[in-house]
Amino acid sequence: MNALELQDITVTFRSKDDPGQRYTAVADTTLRVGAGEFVSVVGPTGCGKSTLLNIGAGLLQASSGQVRVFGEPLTGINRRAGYMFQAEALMPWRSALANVMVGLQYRGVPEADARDQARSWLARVGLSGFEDRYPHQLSGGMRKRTALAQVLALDPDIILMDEPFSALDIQTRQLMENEVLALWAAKRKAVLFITHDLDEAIAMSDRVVVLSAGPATHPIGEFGIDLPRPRDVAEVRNQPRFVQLHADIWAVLRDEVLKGYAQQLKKPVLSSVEGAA
Ligand SMILES: Nc1ncnc2c1ncn2[C@@H]1O[C@H](COP(=O)(O)OP(=O)(O)OP(=O)(O)O)[C@@H](O)[C@H]1O
Repeated sequence: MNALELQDITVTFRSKDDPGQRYTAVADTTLRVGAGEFVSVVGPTGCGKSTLLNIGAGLLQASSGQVRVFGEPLTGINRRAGYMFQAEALMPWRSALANVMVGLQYRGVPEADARDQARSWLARVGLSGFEDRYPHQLSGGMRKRTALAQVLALDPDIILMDEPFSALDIQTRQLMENEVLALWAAKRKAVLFITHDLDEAIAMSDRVVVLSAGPATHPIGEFGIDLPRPRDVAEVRNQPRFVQLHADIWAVLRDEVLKGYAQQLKKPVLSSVEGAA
């Protein structure tokens, strides 16, 4: 069973000021994430990775194509998914505990229960004792842990992650990646993970999908990652099979990365954009 299925998705943005000016970011893309599967999407900068994630989240409507969530057509927001974005999503005026509680309260969980669950999720991401700290009193890694607890507390069936650790230093990043893998192994949710870091994609995933450079981005390669689990993201990089997979995927990705840079320079600037056409 597919947890998330994006079928024949095309996304065209148009300018508000000049509706004739259009940019097709994604074209005819089909992408599936099985229940319990960890899938990463890699591609050159600006190719359309976040656009695809936003489609899966129901935050953006495709110009054409279909999204299915556990077999059902998606209309509106994907309520079976939790999201973790690159940008900080914590509320600065709420403590770590209150930040983790907020989604639960919104769902109608009674205050005392929400507090207990939030406390236990903070403990699971290594933040016992930091419940009362405000985001500005936490390190970047701790804020990411809090955001992770916030997502996991809602127990989503699908987790959508858009370069969640790209702002972290390499050691903290690897710690967080290992923590995500351990939590994922325990619960086996479907994960769609967006990254431009091929090492991270291989180390974490069951499958890596490579996107072409834009415009009209589409998948150009798909690689099953047959490295044994559990994995330590730092150590797995030394395995010969990792090195082989990296070489195979990079052979497909390299030209797209170069095209992606060239495209970024040429692309028309759509200053005020209405959204998908
Ligand atoms: N609302 C929008 N209006 C106009 N163009 C957009 C909009 N959102 C995205 N784009 C364009 O669509 C393309 C894909 O953007 P997207 O953010 O999905 O790429 P990405 O692969 O996630 O980028 P990065 O690697 O830099 O995070 C880009 O060229 C971007 O400029």
